[in-house]
Amino acid sequence: MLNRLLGRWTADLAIDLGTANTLIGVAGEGLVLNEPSVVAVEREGGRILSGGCAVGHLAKQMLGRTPESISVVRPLSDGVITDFQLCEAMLRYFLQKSQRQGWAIKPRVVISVPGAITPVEKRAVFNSAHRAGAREVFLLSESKAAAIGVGLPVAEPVASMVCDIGGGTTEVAVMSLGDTVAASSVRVAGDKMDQAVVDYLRRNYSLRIGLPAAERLRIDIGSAYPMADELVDEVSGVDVVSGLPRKATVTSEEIREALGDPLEDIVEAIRSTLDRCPPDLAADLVDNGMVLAGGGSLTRGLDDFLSQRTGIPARVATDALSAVAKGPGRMVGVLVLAVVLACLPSEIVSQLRGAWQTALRPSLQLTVALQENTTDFRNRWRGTDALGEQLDNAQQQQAALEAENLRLVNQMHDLQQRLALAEDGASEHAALQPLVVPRLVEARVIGQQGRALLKQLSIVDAGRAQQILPESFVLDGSVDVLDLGEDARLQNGQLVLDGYRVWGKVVEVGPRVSRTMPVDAEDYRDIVRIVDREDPDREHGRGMLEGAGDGTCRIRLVDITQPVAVGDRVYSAALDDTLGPKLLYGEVESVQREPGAPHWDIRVRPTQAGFDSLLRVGNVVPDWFALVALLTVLTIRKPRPLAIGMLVGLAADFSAAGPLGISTALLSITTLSVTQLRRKLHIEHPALQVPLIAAATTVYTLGVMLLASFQSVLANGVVSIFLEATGVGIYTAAFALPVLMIIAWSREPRPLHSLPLARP
Ligand SMILES: Nc1ncnc2c1ncn2[C@@H]1O[C@H](COP(=O)(O)OP(=O)(O)OP(=O)(O)O)[C@@H](O)[C@H]1O
Repeated sequence: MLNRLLGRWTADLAIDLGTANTLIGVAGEGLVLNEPSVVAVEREGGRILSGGCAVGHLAKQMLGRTPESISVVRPLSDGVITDFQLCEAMLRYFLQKSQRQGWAIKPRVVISVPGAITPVEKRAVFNSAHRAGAREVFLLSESKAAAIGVGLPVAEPVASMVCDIGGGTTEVAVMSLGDTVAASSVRVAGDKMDQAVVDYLRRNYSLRIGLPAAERLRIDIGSAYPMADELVDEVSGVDVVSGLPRKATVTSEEIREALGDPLEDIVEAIRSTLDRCPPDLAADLVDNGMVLAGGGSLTRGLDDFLSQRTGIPARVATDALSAVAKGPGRMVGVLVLAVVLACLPSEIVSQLRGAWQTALRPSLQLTVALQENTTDFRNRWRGTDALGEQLDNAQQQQAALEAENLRLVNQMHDLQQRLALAEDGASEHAALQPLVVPRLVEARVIGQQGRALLKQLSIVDAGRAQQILPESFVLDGSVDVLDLGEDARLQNGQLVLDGYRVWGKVVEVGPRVSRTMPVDAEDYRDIVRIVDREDPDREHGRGMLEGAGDGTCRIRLVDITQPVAVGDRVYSAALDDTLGPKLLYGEVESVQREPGAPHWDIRVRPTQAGFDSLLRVGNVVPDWFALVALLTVLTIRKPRPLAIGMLVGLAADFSAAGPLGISTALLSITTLSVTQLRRKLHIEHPALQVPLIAAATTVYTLGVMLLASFQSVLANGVVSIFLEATGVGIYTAAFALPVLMIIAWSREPRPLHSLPLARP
């Protein structure tokens, strides 16, 4: 219902995010964009040229003609994303370009992906599309999209075969009853053919040419099968020996010879797909043939070549280049499923209905559930033995129970934490109190004799000069010993923090000292929350963090339906946002999944110094709301707008918790006071301005320090107040002084006698 309503202001898009070209189709409108998947960027800084518009056709025009400082990049290679940021920027640009006026809401998109990509690569596509501005993202295999796009009767109980030869990958699939029966995906297609032409010319003509020139030559005269009239073309390059530019005349027979290896790889992919196809369906293919799609299929004589080599008649689809984008376009609205449902027996229909209902749910669940359901019903259809089926069901149930168990464990842990904090009000802040790593005095041993003496008499070479007293402790100098213990009310399990970063935890508390364990130690365990790297309010599941003993950690028990991605932040689950600050463990470094495993295998890089984007204090996050308020305050002089500025600043602080919000509010108050004071006291003499500004800055700085301290007490216990308040104070003083100076000097108060008199 919601989607139907949203549909009035939004659109359903089908995207063929290809290695060479990106195509976008809009449901009900057809193809709206067809551009090369290329971006032109500055080598230093990585900014996209032409104000972010050097993408697609514009960038491709620059290919091979750029100076040293500029590079033209393809964010995808072999069908998968190799540069996430550029891919995201490119997708965002294409989505904006293909949106028509009036779409107020982000679109839903179906994206085709190669059949052989890993779950992590799929996740990358999924996340890039989300970040580029898609409301919901569904993934569909390229071969399935191509089969639907070229109009094959995929829903019927006969075999249909498609071979999609793109720029980076070739996808071969045999489909029947709406699903893939056998498929192969190889990373050999147009790009590998271009490379083969480059290699051929280098080998046989000692001529070095670029990939764009090789592509032109291949398209102009390349062929896969002998032609009635062979072609000839000239190509320019650089002589490998002399290094000088020269030309060579090349024939289509030679290009055919050069394309030999990649074409053989494609034949091999088709053969291996046919091998895995049940005999009855393979027999269908002899009659129905296979359809070639994708730009690579436009190679002259490829249909004849593949027919001869595979024994299956091949024909090139009429819209070979746009078939993949049209496929999901036809999927949008789930027309295909409707057709499938109409053709299938009721047992299968009920299976598909389950899959369809799942498909209505957003995100990765679509892909996972559709795969599971279709595999399941295919097995039944073919009469797979009942024992295997029961095993599958049992495994699914086990996975569901494990997930439920983990959820309950997490919930219990959370509740225990809250209970502990609630019971001991006094220790509420102590639990958050960052512990200070002791500054130990280093003791050196001097010479052989001295060493023996020291050992014998337990003497250290430090004394009163280092403020050592008779009661002082002699500690193991390693970092995992703290000079605080029961005397400081430390408890086992308390986190040791460096600011808001988790360094480790207390594992053994003595009367005056404690032992700690760093997060990467093998025995380290904690329940953690994984949070989207860009949207801190989006949680990507919870799991058990364990130290790996090699400087990293891993997280177990996170369900594979959770959209965890590289770069996501990992926080301790011990505290909720409502109870205090987020305590950071680190960043997700890799996400993998063992075949058939119900959980992700996640690697975490523990946080290090320099991770300051997550620190709260002293870190100025540009908060546009507050910035606008601040600019308003700076450009007006009347008391009422200043008071409004103050309120807006406060609201900004509440909404975004940015230090700029507090600053805006306090600056408004201070400016207001200065303006009023100057009016009342007639302070116009320049000599009086200086003490006034100094006083205002001090008041303002103290105010911010007071607020920061208050926030800090609430969030972080008492130890760090001083540090935080000082940091905030320095920052705000530096910020306020020039602003107040500008205000004081640029705006002279109007003398009282010049104010307009009230009319009687
Ligand atoms: N007329 C033609 N003859 C031969 N090859 C062609 C022709 N036109 C385009 N190509 C090739 O088709 C390839 C691009 O095809 P397509 O747009 O289907 O790929 P893609 O979808 O971007 O790649 P992939 O599906 O592998 O990610 C390029 O390698 C290009 O050289």
